[in-house]
Amino acid sequence: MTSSPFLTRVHYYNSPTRHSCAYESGTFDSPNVIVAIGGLGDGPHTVPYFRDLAVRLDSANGGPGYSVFEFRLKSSFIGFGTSSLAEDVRHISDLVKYLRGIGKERIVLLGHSTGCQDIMAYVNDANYTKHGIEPVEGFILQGPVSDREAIEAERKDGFDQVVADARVMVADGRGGDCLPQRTLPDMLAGTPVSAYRFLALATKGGDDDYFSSDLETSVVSKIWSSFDRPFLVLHSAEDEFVPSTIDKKGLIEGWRKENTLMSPLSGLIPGANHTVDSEEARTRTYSRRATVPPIMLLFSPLFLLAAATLILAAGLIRCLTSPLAKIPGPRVSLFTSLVLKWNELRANRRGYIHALHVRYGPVVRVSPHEVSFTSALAVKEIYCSGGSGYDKTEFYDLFRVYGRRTMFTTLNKSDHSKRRRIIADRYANSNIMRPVSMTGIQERASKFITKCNESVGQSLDIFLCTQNKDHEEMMHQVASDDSLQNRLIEFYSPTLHQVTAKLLYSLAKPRETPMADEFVLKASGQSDPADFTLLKRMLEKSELDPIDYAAECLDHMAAGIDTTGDALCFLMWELSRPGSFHFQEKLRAELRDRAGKPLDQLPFLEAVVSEGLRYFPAIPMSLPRYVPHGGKVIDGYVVPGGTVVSCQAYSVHRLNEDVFPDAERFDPERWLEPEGDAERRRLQFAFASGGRGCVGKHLALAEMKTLLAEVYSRFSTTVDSGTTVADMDMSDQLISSRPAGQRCLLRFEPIEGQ
Ligand code: HEM
Repeated sequence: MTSSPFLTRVHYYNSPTRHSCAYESGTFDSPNVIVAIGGLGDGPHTVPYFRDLAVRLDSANGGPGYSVFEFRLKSSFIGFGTSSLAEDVRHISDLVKYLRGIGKERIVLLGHSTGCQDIMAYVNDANYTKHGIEPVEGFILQGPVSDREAIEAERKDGFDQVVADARVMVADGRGGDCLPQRTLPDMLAGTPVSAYRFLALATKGGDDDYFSSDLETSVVSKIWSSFDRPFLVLHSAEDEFVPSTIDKKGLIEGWRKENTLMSPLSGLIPGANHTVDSEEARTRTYSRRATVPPIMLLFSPLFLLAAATLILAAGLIRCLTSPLAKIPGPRVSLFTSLVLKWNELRANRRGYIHALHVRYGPVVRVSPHEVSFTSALAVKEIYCSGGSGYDKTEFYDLFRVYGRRTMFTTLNKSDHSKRRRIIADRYANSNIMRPVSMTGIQERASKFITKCNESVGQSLDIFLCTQNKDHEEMMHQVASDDSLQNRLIEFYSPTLHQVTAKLLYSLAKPRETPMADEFVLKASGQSDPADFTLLKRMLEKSELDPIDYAAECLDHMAAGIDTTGDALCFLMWELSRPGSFHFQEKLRAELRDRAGKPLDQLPFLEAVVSEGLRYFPAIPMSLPRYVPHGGKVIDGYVVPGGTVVSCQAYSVHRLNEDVFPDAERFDPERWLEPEGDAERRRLQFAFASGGRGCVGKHLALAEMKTLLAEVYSRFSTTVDSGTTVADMDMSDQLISSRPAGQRCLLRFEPIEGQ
């Protein structure tokens, strides 16, 4: 089969390896992908079983529906001698980024031979953070052979001298120069090999030395504990590159002890050589790993019972001994996340978590892998440590636009900071305060005032209210979409989502914003946009493609509409209630007495906005982050690496009574008290905190203050009887909340003399 012709689809993508591209075989349109990485001397299509795997995984052949990608790295073929693992990692990550961009969802890296070393470097902590490596869903290591031990097995005379020479060359800054061919071990001969790569491959502690049998326990522990995703390790039982004195099975067992994420199917492939050439060995491996348990066993009730009991017992033990067992929370959250998910589907995640905090205190376990916090200490640790806090979780994949990651949806720090450095300038306070921006804000506020004037004697729905009919429809699509359940099911269970897609479509539609898409795609296609725009800045400072520009713009449009609009809507509703009339009066008096003063010199207006954002934060829900490898102590609790942790503004603002006394009362006056000012500001979490906090904060504040000043210097407002308190309950979306009734009817009464 391996010599017969086969179909492959060629993908050109932005690779640092010149003229490189990736080749896809198998189920082309599947969201599931295996990226296959060969060993020393390999390149695309040199490892025959990769192709075989693609055929077996193809849904057309009854497989689970994966495609297999092979590609050329700089280290492919004879390039390995002058390349490095670090370089490979960056190239693999570039391919993974490309695959994410074309909508691939589940990406597994499969390393064969030194491809396994590439994987080890990929999961290595330092590389993730330093180079902004794109995470994947899992790893398979086949033939994790120690190059050092293979080289030592055929050790030639003069080996120590080559090592010594290579060390001198590296120390002299000539690590990139190649060693004389005649000095190289047979395994490497025929390939130019630099001094640096030689040491990496052939010496203890070299970059590639991950799998040797003589590594110290602490080194082994460090290496294998760095996996934070599931991984499978398969050694070939008859691997010709592993000296016969080495106990391959024992090695795998030792590695398994270091990380519970290693698949239980890890082990030896019976009868297999290094490249698994035997058809029989492949079939056995494939059927064990992809279709276990054997079909006959499935029919045995005894087997089923035993398996279910074992799984249940193992699960129970794991939950009960989990470090999160010590964290307060409902017992059920130790075993399952179903209660949390059920509340999410009912648009009540925030409400559910808040109730847990009220009951259990500032630290609560909300699911077996997730903890929520409310203290200032936790906010600082999770969102500000190291500048921008911990990395975001895959939850943010739900917000990807056109399959692309925007500044908001980048997960790791380095990708994020690159994008943020370009974009932040547009939203700096000095830019927002420039006449060109303020005039735009003022114009939109004036249009709103026209609407208020037109509504006098009737009610006006301020939940969605713009001057332009087309804009109104477009904004409506963005702000009122009902895709919550559809998107949650797609996130938690892509298979269920696929199977029930048609049914779901009629019950809970996917997010569809065709008017906004058209608007943004058209606008972002401009070659010479206005100077002050985000698009202009991106065109000047980045080399993204037009879809990325469009995705970033649409993201900002949605961020601006959903948030500032909802915050104003809730705040004006609260000010219009009888219990808040005196705040309206006080605000009006300040606007009258200090007419003509800049808006940032109006303390009561400032206090009203701050209290509005405290009481009704437009993004009141959890902002999930991963605890970094090695774990952290947060608010006095030890939390293991990989745990999802978060704070939700709603609870942070209402459960710190020492800073916000009588927190359930709407009271702008609290912000005028000089005492406790610093503590209040520290706990103001409406715009989040740290380097990933809201980039549009100054714009949002300018818009809110301008609109409130325009409205309350001209009108008094009351709630129309058509809007009830229940209409204004918070209905939780993914991270934002909106009025449950999706409307807010107010009545505008002109002030005498206006
Ligand atoms: C009252 C209004 C607003 C509130 C309460 C708000 C709140 C927030 C919060 C809490 C975050 C952090 C989200 C997270 O970590 O998951 C955020 C991020 C962001 N916001 Fe806002 N926002 C508002 C207005 C705006 C406006 C007007 C824009 C721009 C037009 C904007 C653009 C963004 C962007 C691009 C991010 C991502 C920042 C990053 O990841 O570096 N926001 N916002």
